[in-house]
Amino acid sequence: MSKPVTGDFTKTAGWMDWYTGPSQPAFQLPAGAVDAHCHVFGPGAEFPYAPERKYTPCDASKQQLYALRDHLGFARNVVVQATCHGADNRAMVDALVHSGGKARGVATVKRSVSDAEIQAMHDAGVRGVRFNFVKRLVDFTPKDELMEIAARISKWGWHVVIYFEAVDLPELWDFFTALPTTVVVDHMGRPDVSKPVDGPEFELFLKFMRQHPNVWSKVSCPERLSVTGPKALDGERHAYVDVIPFARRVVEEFPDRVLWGTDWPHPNLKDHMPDDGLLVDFIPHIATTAELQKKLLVDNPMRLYWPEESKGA
Ligand SMILES: O=C(O)/C=C(\CC(=O)C(=O)O)C(=O)O
Repeated sequence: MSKPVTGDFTKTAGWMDWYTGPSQPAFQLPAGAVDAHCHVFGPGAEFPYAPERKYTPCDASKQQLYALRDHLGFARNVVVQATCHGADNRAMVDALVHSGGKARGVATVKRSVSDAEIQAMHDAGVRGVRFNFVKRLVDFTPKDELMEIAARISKWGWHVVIYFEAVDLPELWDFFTALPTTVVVDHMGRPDVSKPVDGPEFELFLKFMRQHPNVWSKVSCPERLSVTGPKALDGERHAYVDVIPFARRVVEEFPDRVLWGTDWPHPNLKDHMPDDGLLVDFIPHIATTAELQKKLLVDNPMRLYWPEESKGA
């Protein structure tokens, strides 16, 4: 892959660029696998970063994303609007439009978005909006505004992606459970994996999924959640062992409501940048049979993002 470029903007101090030269995964992805959580950044010279952003990344272009897709063996991508672009979805939409139908997207919108703008994004391949509650990433948006957006986008059959920290789930519960759409949780609601997998905090998350069949989860980002490692670097094919029991629990209890993604280009990692090939090798540790792997990587994302192609899977 080509090297990351900084472009016109000055990166946040300590910013870690994505890993160049990812290894070939040992795990062979099933045919038609979807990387259901990844981002593009800029390039800033073409698609400037938002004035209200909380971080300034290196550029990560659509060409680089699609080169990674091909290298790892994925067939498709779901490109999620990154907060460094605010509610300006042009970079994400441009990536969809130039994917040859192999990418769908999740946008960030404000209350002021028009029906014509929603329709144009739909035509480009957007199928959801993201509500971010991680305080270091975004300023607070009132819940009545978000609920109004959810009601509007539901008319296009879109879903809502939510990103929050585990400690905030009790406070957000009533809002989340009132959402009228399919709801997809990013990274299992960011559990503290140093706590027990059968402890009250993760049990609340499982209860959230159990009681609400419209709630799905991405079992992604072990590199963000892990405390013990080992890191997916230097050929390590058994990385992030402390995250495995959490992700495996979700995959096994809710096999038809889980998604997986690389999270490339891995915004805001502070400790290390994973080798994305080794990250793919994490998958068989959490989805341990061919049947679970196919649901996680093919059937579920196809049902949510390409329902017109999904044969009742
Ligand atoms: O990429 C992710 O999923 C996680 C992020 C970044 C993010 O959400 C964003 O910029 O939109 C994080 O924890 O910093």
